[in-house]
Amino acid sequence: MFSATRTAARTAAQAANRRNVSTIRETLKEIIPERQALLKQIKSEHGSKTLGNVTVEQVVGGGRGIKFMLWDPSVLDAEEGIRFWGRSIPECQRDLPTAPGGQEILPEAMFWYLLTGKVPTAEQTKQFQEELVSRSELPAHVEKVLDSLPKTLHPMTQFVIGVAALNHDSQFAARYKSGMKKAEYWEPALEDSLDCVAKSFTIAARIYLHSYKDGAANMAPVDKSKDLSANFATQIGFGDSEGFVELIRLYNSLHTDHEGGNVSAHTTHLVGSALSDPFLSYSAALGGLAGPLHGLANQEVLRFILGMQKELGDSPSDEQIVQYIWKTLNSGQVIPGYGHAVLRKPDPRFAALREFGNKHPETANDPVFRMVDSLFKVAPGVLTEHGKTKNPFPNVDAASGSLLYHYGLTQFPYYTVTFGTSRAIGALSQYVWDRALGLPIERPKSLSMEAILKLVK
Ligand SMILES: CC(=O)SCCNC(=O)CCNC(=O)[C@H](O)C(C)(C)COP(=O)(O)OP(=O)(O)OC[C@H]1O[C@@H](n2cnc3c(N)ncnc32)[C@H](O)[C@@H]1OP(=O)(O)O
Ligand SMILES: O=C([O-])CC(=O)C(=O)O
Repeated sequence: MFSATRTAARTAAQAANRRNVSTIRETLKEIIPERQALLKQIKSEHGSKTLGNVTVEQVVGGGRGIKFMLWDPSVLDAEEGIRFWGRSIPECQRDLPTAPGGQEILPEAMFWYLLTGKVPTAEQTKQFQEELVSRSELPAHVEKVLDSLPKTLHPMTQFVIGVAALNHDSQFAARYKSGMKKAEYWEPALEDSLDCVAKSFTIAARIYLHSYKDGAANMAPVDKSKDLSANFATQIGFGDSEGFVELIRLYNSLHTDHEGGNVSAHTTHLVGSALSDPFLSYSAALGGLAGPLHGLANQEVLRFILGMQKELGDSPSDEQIVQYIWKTLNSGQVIPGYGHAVLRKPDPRFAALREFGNKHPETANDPVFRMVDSLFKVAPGVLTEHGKTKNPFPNVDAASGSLLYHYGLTQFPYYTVTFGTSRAIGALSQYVWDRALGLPIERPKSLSMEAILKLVK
């Protein structure tokens, strides 16, 4: 299976060459020396300059605000939100290719863009999509492992296991073992990263069928003429819904990257710095994404909204929602989908998903989606009055689940898996650059309380 996947990928790349379209490898090969030179210049000209002091509060407060990591594909501004290689979300929506006849960014185009910093042409997007789809079949041992897991095992745990098991065929690990030179690291890192992203979509589909349907034995084969999102939608049984396919494209483009400090991206970077291959690095990241303060919040949002709907009905008044929020806060729980470690304004990813919901007539009037909107109207005021959170506004998780729910993907413990297919795209783009730039093993200094006291006295 492994060599079949490689052959298919090679065939797709050869077809691209015949069409005279530069492949992702050729494009990166051109860009990497420029970026290596820029890093060398930054180190030699500015290496001894400081980027800020570190306070004791930051050390015991989750490293908030410490400028600590090199991360190129995206940078987060607390007020404005995320920019991908300098482009805001609306600018990406304006500039990046969509599927033929579609309106939403293709995740494949976003992947190319995050890897290279350059907007792919429609032809480059098409051949990159073909290459990724040709890599999306799973090795037999991974199918076997996934199908043998208890159906009741949380979908994210299944995802961690499935992605880790891909490491069996890692080109990076095999080449490292046979003495690969450091300058070559990025090439198998890219190969594995492309495989990891493509196969993550298939693992995700398989987990859905295993956990919620009759199993994956009759899973639809990959259609090489379609994109990853359309294939995923078909495999889980929603391929006929144009709205759902477009939502999956948007969802997978928006959740890709949120600079380097978030738990899942940072984990990929940290584990990768030990030269663990992309599969092991991203599998570790999925464990972090599965935490309720991070990616799992989108499952928690749906649980919260449905609980509210059950208690208050489909059209509660603002006052009823306010009381419901206070009840939650007073019982010591967080309002899922609200607050953020860095952002201090509503998340532009939330805005993009809300816009999607409002522009499609079928979702615009959905009671669960309307509930998300009603919550958005009053929750920031209540959280401000509550006075604890530094950011009373919604994050991306506040809206995403309600849209999946509308289209019939109602098994909300599964929602973080769709987040995970997307985050692989961003986190592994930087993984490739980490190897291309030859970044060292990550090893910041830790301090005991006694050591802190000694330093501050
Ligand atoms: C894709 C993503 O990962 S986006 C984030 C998804 N997570 C969620 O939506 C879960 C709900 N939100 C939260 O728990 C937090 O806002 C986090 C984890 C996102 C950020 O945490 P922090 O940076 O520590 O937030 P902040 O500094 O504002 O926290 C201060 C206090 O406000 C509380 N707080 C923060 N957000 C909320 C919230 N949504 N509801 C209630 N209380 C909150 C914190 O728990 C903390 O209380 P404590 O002092 O008793 O520990
Ligand atoms: O940036 C963060 O800490 C959390 C977040 O929104 C993400 O990872 O998408």
